[in-house]
Amino acid sequence: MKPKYKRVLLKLSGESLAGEMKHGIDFETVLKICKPIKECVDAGVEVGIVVGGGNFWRGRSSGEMDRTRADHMGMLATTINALGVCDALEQLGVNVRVQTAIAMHQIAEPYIRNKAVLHLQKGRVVVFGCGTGNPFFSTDTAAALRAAEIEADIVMKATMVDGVYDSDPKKNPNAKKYDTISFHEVLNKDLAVMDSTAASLCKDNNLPILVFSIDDPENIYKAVCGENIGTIVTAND
Ligand SMILES: Nc1ncnc2c1ncn2[C@@H]1O[C@H](COP(=O)(O)OP(=O)(O)OP(=O)(O)O)[C@@H](O)[C@H]1O
Ligand SMILES: O=c1ccn([C@@H]2O[C@H](COP(=O)(O)O)[C@@H](O)[C@H]2O)c(=O)[nH]1
Repeated sequence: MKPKYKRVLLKLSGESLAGEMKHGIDFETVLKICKPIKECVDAGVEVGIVVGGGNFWRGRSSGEMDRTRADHMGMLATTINALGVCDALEQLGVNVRVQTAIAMHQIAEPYIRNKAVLHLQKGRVVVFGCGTGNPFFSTDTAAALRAAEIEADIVMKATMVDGVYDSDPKKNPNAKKYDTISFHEVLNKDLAVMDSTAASLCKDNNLPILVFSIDDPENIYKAVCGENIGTIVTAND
């Protein structure tokens, strides 16, 4: 199988890093997820990664807390995950840089777009931590934003569900899966597989999103090769 895309932005669900534990990081699982990422790099694909934080903390589920502070905690959670993914990739022999949207110089590089692009061109994976660096956003939006900035060909959302459904498949066992769908329809039908800010950003910048399951990590390589998995969301109505 040959890669279809030259440069991709992979959004990894935070939850996927927890494996069976459902919380925190299961490093064996992270290694399994990173193996196909190495295959992509070895095949010449430039890979940027945004990692979620749902395995540790989600600002919007923080109840009584001040939302901005809760979101700061969420962004720190994404950075823990970014470091975990970085470590696993390095153990597999991949060159990696972590860049964070909120400066933490002792731990990672600050996010600098041109530097990120240079890393990618040199065959290094760039893992973007801290989401967008702003509260009230999500890592899906960060993925859309970074993808637009680095001029990625596609956002690949590797998540806990195998595509976009006409209603939440966790709540409705009769939900039907789409093979393709437009951002317009995702937004109009309020399909919560990604937040509306992320969907709008991708729509306005003509950036497709492929939503697929991370249950089988090999899906990452299949997705990069343009295999028919998951749901592709495009700007075309
Ligand atoms: N119409 C829909 N189609 C598919 N999934 C949906 C839909 N509506 C809601 N969902 C839910 O969206 C979830 C995936 O999006 P979510 O943003 O929660 O995950 P993520 O971004 O991958 O995770 P994390 O926050 O850990 O990074 C699925 O678990 C699914 O239950
Ligand atoms: O740009 C961003 C990205 C994320 N956050 C906070 O982090 C958590 C975890 O991200 P998920 O996308 O939910 O996995 C999120 O709930 C926010 O609290 C943020 O504030 N800004």
